Amino acid sequence: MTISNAPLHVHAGNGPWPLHSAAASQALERRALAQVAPMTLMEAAGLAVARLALAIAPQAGRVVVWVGPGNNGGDGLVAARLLHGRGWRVQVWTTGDPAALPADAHQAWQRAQAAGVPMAPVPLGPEAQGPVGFDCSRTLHIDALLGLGLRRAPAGALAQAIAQLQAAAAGGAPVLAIDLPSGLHPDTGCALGAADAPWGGAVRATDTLSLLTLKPGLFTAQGRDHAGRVWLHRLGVPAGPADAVLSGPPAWAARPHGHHKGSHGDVAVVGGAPGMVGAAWLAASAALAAGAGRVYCSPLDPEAALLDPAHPGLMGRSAWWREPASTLETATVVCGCGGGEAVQAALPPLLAATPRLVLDADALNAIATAPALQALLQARTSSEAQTLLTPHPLEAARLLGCSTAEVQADRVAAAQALVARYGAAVVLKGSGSVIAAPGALPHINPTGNAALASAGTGDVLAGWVAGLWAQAPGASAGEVARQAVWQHGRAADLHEPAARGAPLRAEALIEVLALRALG
Ligand SMILES: NC(=O)C1=CN([C@@H]2O[C@H](COP(=O)(O)OP(=O)(O)OC[C@H]3O[C@@H](n4cnc5c(N)ncnc54)[C@H](OP(=O)(O)O)[C@@H]3O)[C@@H](O)[C@H]2O)[C@@H](O)CC1
Ligand SMILES: [K+]
Repeated sequence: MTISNAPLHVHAGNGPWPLHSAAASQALERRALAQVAPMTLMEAAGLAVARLALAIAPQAGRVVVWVGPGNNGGDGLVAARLLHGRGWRVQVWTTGDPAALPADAHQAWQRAQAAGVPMAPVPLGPEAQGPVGFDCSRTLHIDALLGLGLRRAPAGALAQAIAQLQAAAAGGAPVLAIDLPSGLHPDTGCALGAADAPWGGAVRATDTLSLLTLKPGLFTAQGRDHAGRVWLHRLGVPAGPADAVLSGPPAWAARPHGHHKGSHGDVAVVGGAPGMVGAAWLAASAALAAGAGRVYCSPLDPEAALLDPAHPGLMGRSAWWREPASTLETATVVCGCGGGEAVQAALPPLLAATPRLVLDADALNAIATAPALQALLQARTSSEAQTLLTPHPLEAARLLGCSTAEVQADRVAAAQALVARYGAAVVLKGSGSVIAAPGALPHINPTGNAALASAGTGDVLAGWVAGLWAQAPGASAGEVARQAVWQHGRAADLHEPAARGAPLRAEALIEVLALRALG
């Protein structure tokens, strides 16, 4: 059979992309299967896999296909047969009894057997040490162990096969995962393997070909570490309504010639308790780089200087939150940023009066422990005021009254729970930041890398988002957050030393952002 289109390469620069949960993907699969003859979709899936295998490893000529107990394995068996037909040396390892495969997968097994594809149960025990198969790092490995049907931690032959695939990847072999890296939860991006298993007991692929739909788990939590490059083949099946969105690149707004600094809004940063004043100046500096017209920095340390010699364009203000309401009611405000406990005094007037408020770090910690502040935050929903919370997982856990592990176990759900509880938009930071907002689909951000795990980068994000928001006061908190988070991560992706494990210093991050060459 033929399928008309090549898989789509899904990356940070060509979104937005709709994401579908496991339940929605399975419902779509059931509807599609009901409309075509048996094996039609599986043959299409296997062909898409074989074609991508030829594209990503054209010189390999050798492939080991790891086949699990379900239809994911069936896709792999079709690909194995097609590659065998192309003259590749193929070895199929099965992890279960082929007779127990579901109907389509069993037929795929029979067709592979009839075609003379070498197939055998995966070796277990001592002989399974080291990559099983052709002794060559250029051998392609196809992971067809588990897909959407993952239910629990892989054990036994499946766990052994996953370990073999991890060893192959560590040895430099390309690994193409079908639909999902086996062991990765499609919705949460959590590796479901045994707690002591390397990499959470899930396959680490160099490429993943997602079938029919893109699953959220490919892009958040551990997903990005496991999926590698992500490809999508819809198999000719139109997708239904999305459950979430992978953010795409935002457009830069041009600056009209006739504008002056007063046209670009004011930002005030309140933060910087004793010993942490730099955090507030960093956020203020990022707001200025984002293009805000005037930026005030109000350190909570009463001894702090009101001028940062490195940034003479910023204006220091003592206790800015005590300004008249008419001033508070016009600015975009960032509160947190190294605020320590001193931030508690500043929060009530800011929560009561500011129309656009970004709450970060210690401001979130203060709110988590003070019901009166929570009430003020929730009360903002009854006015036009908008709030953006930018927690990392620990801060999110404090706000939700749960553990960090519970937040990370389902990051999208945790971000949505924060929205429901506080009525604010939320950026849940971490790998695959989640942006959730009232009345909007949750978004997962595709940019950024571990170079952002350095001091002050969170302050930069808070300042950057406020700087953008000041210039677009009519934008929703969610819109401006999606834009800012994408750009902040993209700046890190362009930081070449990150590929060698180097962190991106907060000051350097601001300079990259300021150049706006984020593409
Ligand atoms: N049908 C088609 O034509 C098409 C299908 N497609 C493909 O099918 C995939 C979905 O197939 P699937 O639903 O059969 O699920 P799959 O992931 O293969 O595994 C389920 C099996 O694994 C088992 N199992 C689960 N966890 C386990 C564990 N930890 N340890 C041990 N066993 C475990 C589970 O057992 P059970 O939980 O039922 O006891 C069941 O036997 C999808 O990802 C895509 O690749 C698409 O290409 C479109 C065309
Ligand atoms: K798989």
